[in-house]
Amino acid sequence: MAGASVPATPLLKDELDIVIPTIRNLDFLEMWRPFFEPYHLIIVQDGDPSKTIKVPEGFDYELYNRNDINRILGPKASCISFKDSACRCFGYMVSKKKYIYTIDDDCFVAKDPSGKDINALEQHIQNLLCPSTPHFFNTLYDPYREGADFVRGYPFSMREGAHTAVSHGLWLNVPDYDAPTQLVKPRERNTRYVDAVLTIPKGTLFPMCGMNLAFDRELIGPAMYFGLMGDGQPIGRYDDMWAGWCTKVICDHLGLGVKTGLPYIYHSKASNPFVNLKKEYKGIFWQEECIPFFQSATLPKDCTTVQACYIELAKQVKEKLGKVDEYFIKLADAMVTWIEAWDELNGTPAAAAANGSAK
Ligand SMILES: O=c1ccn([C@@H]2O[C@H](COP(=O)(O)OP(=O)(O)O[C@H]3O[C@@H](CO)[C@H](O)[C@H]3O)[C@@H](O)[C@H]2O)c(=O)[nH]1
Ligand SMILES: [Mn+2]
Repeated sequence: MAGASVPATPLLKDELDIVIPTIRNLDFLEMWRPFFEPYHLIIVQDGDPSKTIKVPEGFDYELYNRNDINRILGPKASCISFKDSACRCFGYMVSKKKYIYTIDDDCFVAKDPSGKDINALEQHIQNLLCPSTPHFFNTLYDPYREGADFVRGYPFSMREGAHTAVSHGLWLNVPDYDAPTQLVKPRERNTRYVDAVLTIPKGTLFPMCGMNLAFDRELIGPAMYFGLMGDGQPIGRYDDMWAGWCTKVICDHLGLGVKTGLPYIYHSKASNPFVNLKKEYKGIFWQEECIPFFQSATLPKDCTTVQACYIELAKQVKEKLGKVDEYFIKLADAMVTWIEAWDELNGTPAAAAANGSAK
């Protein structure tokens, strides 16, 4: 493909929102301007709401701070984390677009091996608009990519593939390591550019990082709850992981695809490993219980919507993980609150009917 260029009419310009959680500043947008300026931004300002976050000139955006979240959600705001990047999921809820791209404010434009700037958003859009192959692995990776195809032995009956719900991008420079690994390898940097997009096979979980992530909000949005993290919670930095495990179980159940690989961004900032260890500490033990739970989770056939799947999953979290720690009982309740808030804001018919306002 010729070098990444800014497409004449940016793909999905009016169908995609860019969600950015920030507790710092948005100077990084200058580097993304050629790729991001045509799109609408949803900025979720974490931390002190009295602080003014300056948005660089020329961007079309809406900004929400904690006061806005409390005003809009009322008591249901309790499900949105404070002082953790998990707050970004509020942006998914208030968006009205079909697609979401979320990126951290310390992620910059990376260069591909030829030295060209990578338009990460364009690659994510391509990933989302092309089918996935979760039901049969293609050994030449993405068969829908220019210059590739399905290999011999790939069943023709399966070549239509599945709708892609999630596109999980990666990072050059500072990799998304957990605190113990960061402590042991403080200077390790990822310099390996792997030119591949893979579909994560059905039945396989993965560690979803929220730093460089895109998804089809209409297909899987309600499952992208980033949990109860940060202030007042016993755990942090498992926001995206929790969302990824719930999302993958629901995608597998609904026959949707999840891709990982290209595009890369350049992650510039390593957060403090000692602070991270405190946030992650309980998660390091709890994930040994959570993974078998998600691996064995099954959803009834009559769960045909993301909301129904998610409510069922919340029930199972309460029943099975509530025994591990009471945090999971709180989390299961917050998962239900999230769906109620999502349906209230997005006028999902069930909510409309519930309020007697169905026409
Ligand atoms: O209290 C907070 C802390 C941070 N943010 C915003 O969230 C993202 C990520 O912050 P940061 O770059 O400091 O975090 P990392 O350790 O590099 O990455 C973790 O964050 C998640 C991925 O997004 C995941 O847990 C880890 O990969 C920045 O935009 C901060 O401004 C916040 O809103 N509130
Ligand atoms: Mn970071």
